[in-house]
Amino acid sequence: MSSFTLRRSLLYVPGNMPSMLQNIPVFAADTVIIDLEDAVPLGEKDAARRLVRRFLENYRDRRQEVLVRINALDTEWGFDDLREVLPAMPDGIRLPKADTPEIVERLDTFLTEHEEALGVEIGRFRILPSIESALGVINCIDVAATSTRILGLAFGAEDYTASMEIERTKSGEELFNARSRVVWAAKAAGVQAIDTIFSDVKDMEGFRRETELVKTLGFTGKSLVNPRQIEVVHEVFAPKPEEIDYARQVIEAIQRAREMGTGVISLGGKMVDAPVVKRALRVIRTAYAQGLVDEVPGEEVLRG
Ligand SMILES: CC(=O)SCCNC(=O)CCNC(=O)[C@H](O)C(C)(C)COP(=O)(O)OP(=O)(O)OC[C@H]1O[C@@H](n2cnc3c(N)ncnc32)[C@H](O)[C@@H]1OP(=O)(O)O
Ligand SMILES: O=C([O-])CC(=O)C(=O)O
Ligand SMILES: [Mg+2]
Repeated sequence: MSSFTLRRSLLYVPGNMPSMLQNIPVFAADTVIIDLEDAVPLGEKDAARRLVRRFLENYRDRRQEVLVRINALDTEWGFDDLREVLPAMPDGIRLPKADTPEIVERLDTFLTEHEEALGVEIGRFRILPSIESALGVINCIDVAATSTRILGLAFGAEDYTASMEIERTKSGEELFNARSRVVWAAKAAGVQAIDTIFSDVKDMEGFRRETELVKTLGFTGKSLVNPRQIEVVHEVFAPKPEEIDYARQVIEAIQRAREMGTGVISLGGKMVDAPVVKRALRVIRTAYAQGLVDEVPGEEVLRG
């Protein structure tokens, strides 16, 4: 089962905007992604990375996880971004255009060298690769398994639709197969699945619908462009009281069944067996991580 470090909301903050950076400590996002890539105009790349380094140095006592989205490694800025920001100790790097496992391996090697030079634990800097092209979608299963630093796979629909030469719609039919593959790759590798941004920051209903949709597909978090979107994501990813209640009933029912010497029992006319118990346990663990329940049953409920 994948890790329960909460990453429901991952808010992008442009790395060239001091007024936006200074508000980071007040945002309730689980993760902040300071952007040096597409939010920063070409002429400001050098100034932005210096600004981000200064910001990180002054924000050592952090309220949330902080990642830096560097420029792609095949651009003239990617490695300079890393050299500048790593000494200021971000929690990790969001790697755009992670189209092949080789690109992620290059980053992994570079991070190891810097950890040795900085005298910090190997593996300290995590990686969140962005799957945002046709090639990336094809390779995402291998990308997810590249490095133990990988904390999840993030889907990027803006670049993905550009690479597919299609338009992005609000209903998102054109994204369904790519999203599915990204989620499969993430689940198979036991890492988190993070959905893409929703750019119409005024359309809160559309945003909520999209978040509900991706939750049903298996995503556990979403990249965001506006602080208003944080609360909606947290609401959607919170298990509902009735789901928690039902999950508890399932666990009680299976414990009764085990006492009776069977692995299957009926609850309200529906069969409860091992996969139902697994799902119930996930609901309770998610609720626990979000402070909605006080205790989690142990692994033994999964054993017959
Ligand atoms: C496809 C991609 O790669 S997406 C990733 C890269 N893009 C980004 O990082 C963009 C981040 N988001 C933004 O810049 C903005 O939210 C926009 C352009 C999308 C919308 O801008 P606006 O309509 O002006 O936003 P809005 O009116 O909600 O802003 C309200 C306040 O929140 C601030 N704010 C808005 N978005 C952010 C953000 N992402 N981070 C920090 N502060 C923000 C604004 O500065 C403003 O502050 P103020 O009241 O002190 O002036
Ligand atoms: O991470 C995201 O969703 C934003 C992005 O780069 C994209 O969609 O191309
Ligand atoms: Mg992109």
